[in-house]
This record gives sequence, C-alpha cells and structure tokens, in this order.
Amino acid sequence: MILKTEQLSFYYGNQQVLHGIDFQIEPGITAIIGPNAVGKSTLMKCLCGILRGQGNVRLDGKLINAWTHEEISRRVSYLPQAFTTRAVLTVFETVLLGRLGHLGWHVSDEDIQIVDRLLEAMQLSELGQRWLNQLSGGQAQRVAIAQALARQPNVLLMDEPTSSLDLRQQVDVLTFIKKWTLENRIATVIAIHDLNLAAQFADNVCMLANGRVFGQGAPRELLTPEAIASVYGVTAHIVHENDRLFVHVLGSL
Ligand SMILES: Nc1ncnc2c1ncn2[C@@H]1O[C@H](COP(=O)(O)OP(=O)(O)OP(=O)(O)O)[C@@H](O)[C@H]1O
Repeated sequence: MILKTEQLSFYYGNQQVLHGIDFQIEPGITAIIGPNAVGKSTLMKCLCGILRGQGNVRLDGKLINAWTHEEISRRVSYLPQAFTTRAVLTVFETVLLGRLGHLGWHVSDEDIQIVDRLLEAMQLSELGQRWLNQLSGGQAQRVAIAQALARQPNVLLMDEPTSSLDLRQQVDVLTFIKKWTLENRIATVIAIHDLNLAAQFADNVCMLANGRVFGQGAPRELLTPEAIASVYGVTAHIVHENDRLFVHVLGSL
C-alpha cells in the first residue's frame, strides 16, 4: 500500500463534500470516477496534502501531516484539472522544470534524456522551443502531463488529464502513462469521466457517489448496469468483447 485514507471527511465551510472515505491505492492505475461535483478533485487534493480534512491520509504508512511539503512533493506529483501558467517558458524548459527536485549543480545527461523521451511520448518533440502561450489546449495539456511524469514520483495524481485531448491522443497518452506506471512500479491515480477509458486502462476503479465510496475494485466487478444507473442516473449496456469492457449509455433514467 502506498497511499491510504481512513475515514476521510472534508468540508468547504459548512458544506460536507467527502464523507468518511476509506480508500487504498496500490501500484498500478486507479481511476476515480463519479458524477460532476461528487468530490473527485477534492479527494485528489486531500491525497497530496493540499487540502487537509478530518480522518487520516497515510503516505507509505506515515500520516501525511507528518511529512514536510518538500518530502511530499518528492514522492507525489499532482496534475490539477486546469494547468495554467503565465510563466514565459518554452515547452522544453517547462518539462525540465519537473526535474527541479533531481537537479544537482547542472542539468545532467539523464535529465535531458528523460525530458526528450517524455516530449517524444507526448508528441511534442517538434514543439520543444515553442513558447507555452503559443500552444493549443491539447498541446498544453500534454506539456503538463510530461512535466508531472518528469518528476518521477512514487505516486502520480492526475485530475482529468485527457479532458482536452482528441480520441487518438487520449489513447496514446493513457497507453504511455500505463507503460510508465508499470516500468517505474508507481501508483497512478486518474480522475476521469470516460468510463470506457477507465475500463481500458485502470487496474482498479474507485466509484464515488454523494461524497462516499460507492465501490472499489476491478473495472469488470464495478462497472455494472446497476451501479452505473445508481451513481449516474443513466441506463447503460455493458459489452464484453476480446477481454475488453465497453459501456454503452442508452439514456437518462
Ligand atoms: N474551493 C472551494 N470552495 C467551496 N466549494 C468548493 C470548492 N471547490 C469545490 N467546491 C465544491 O465541492 C464539491 C466537489 O467539488 P470537486 O471539484 O471536488 O468535484 P469533482 O467531482 O471533481 O467535479 P467535476 O467532475 O465537475 O470536476 C462541489 O459542490 C464544488 O462546488
């Protein structure tokens, strides 16, 4: 177990958003799914210590409050839903910034190799010298993902990392994130709306409803018509084909 919550609750003022969440993250990919405003981003922010709720969050068994900010940021990389920066930087420099925690007196060959590999994987090699403010939404999102990976964390938290990407990019980027997760034996948590992508790439799914964990388990166990109806209020048909699971949404209940 790398990251764990015990009876985690969170309030914004008087509004309780998370209600006693017990959630465990193992190496591999965990998808957090659930309707709008259910608390996915809030949970992600609690997992990396940006927000502090009631109950416990444990990183490598130790309470998150007991780690310093630097210690957390060396282990956990968090990619927020909206990546905005006014910094005047090129694409290459922005991804290299992800190496900040690793840099010694100078930028090593290894740092450059990692940045080059990530730029290539995110199909950004041609754009290395482009200014950040000259990118499309999808390109900027891939720069943010490359920077998060460049930090080489033990835990990678990504809030809707494919929301601006076209169909091909969604698949290519998630395929690379999965490969990176396995290669580095890390735990990657992805908040995502697309249930088909969650089924395709996640080893584990955590389904939230009303600020609570509705269920956690393998996509096949969790993504049933009954669960989808109960959590999203839609009727869905599930098809199993060539070891893959497909969710067809038929309509609102
Ligand atoms: N800074 C804040 N102050 C007050 N309320 C907030 C704040 N951030 C989020 N909320 C509220 O908390 C609830 C959960 O928001 P959160 O962003 O965690 O949901 P989400 O599941 O990530 O939603 P979405 O799928 O729409 O991105 C919502 O009702 C939201 O309006």
